[in-house]
Amino acid sequence: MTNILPEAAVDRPVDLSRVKISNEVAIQITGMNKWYGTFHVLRDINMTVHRGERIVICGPSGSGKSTLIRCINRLEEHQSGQIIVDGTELTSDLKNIDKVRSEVGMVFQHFNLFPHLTILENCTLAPIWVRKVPRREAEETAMHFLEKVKIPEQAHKYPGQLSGGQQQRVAIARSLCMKPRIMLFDEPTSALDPEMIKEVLDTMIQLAEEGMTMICVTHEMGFARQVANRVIFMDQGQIVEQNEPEEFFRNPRSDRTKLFLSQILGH
Ligand SMILES: Nc1ncnc2c1ncn2[C@@H]1O[C@H](COP(=O)(O)OP(=O)(O)OP(=O)(O)O)[C@@H](O)[C@H]1O
Repeated sequence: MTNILPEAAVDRPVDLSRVKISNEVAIQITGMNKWYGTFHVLRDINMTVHRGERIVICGPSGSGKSTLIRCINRLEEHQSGQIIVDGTELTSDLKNIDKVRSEVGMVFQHFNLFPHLTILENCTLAPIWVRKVPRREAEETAMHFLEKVKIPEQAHKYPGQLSGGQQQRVAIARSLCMKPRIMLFDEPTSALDPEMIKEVLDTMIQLAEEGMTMICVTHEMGFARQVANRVIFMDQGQIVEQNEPEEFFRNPRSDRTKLFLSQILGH
């Protein structure tokens, strides 16, 4: 579901001056196509993401944004072309899937926390069972990241006792507990009440300031302006154009991008 908001509620100075975008390639996608049955949902996608980049993907509902990022951590399978994540090619035999999944964290629109587990247990589950981290160490790491997202006092509560914004911050902390090198965000604020959007964006900004490689599907254009180093516009399964935010918003090249921006920014 698309929930389009005109501008993000980012209300603090964003300091990305220390973040260097390296020459190292984090994700390389070449000539990638995907079909759902006979529906050609992603068409000849070519995309290179360098370490430290903060990419925002925007575009109309149904343009394939979620499908694209779900292909990057292999929640969806592509049918042709190549996806290389951190030097590992994603193949249909799922040979390297655990390695890729542990390097790529994902935060969804709906937080997908386990309702019957406490916040701390949600955060330690995968490190203990997938990574075989000793419980005490996993709990220390979880507390570290719960402090980072500013809710350590909620550790022993259940998801249902937290606000939507708090639950989404737990989802981010839970991903970070797996020590990912890349974070994917799929409309992380679009299920939230407006007053909670800011706290989640603030957590994402903090990650960006620390140099995390990020791909964010979002309609938060204020976030895109202030945090992204590149904005990608998709329509009908294709990357239509991409540019630095200032140029992207000031001088969109294609008519489809102009129309999209005029609709969401109202000018
Ligand atoms: N599992 C599926 N099976 C068949 N079609 C699907 C499936 N998932 C998505 N689609 C279709 O693929 C297209 C792209 O969907 P996708 O969710 O990637 O778009 P999106 O750009 O993220 O949209 P939104 O902004 O509304 O979330 C849509 O037409 C959608 O209906």
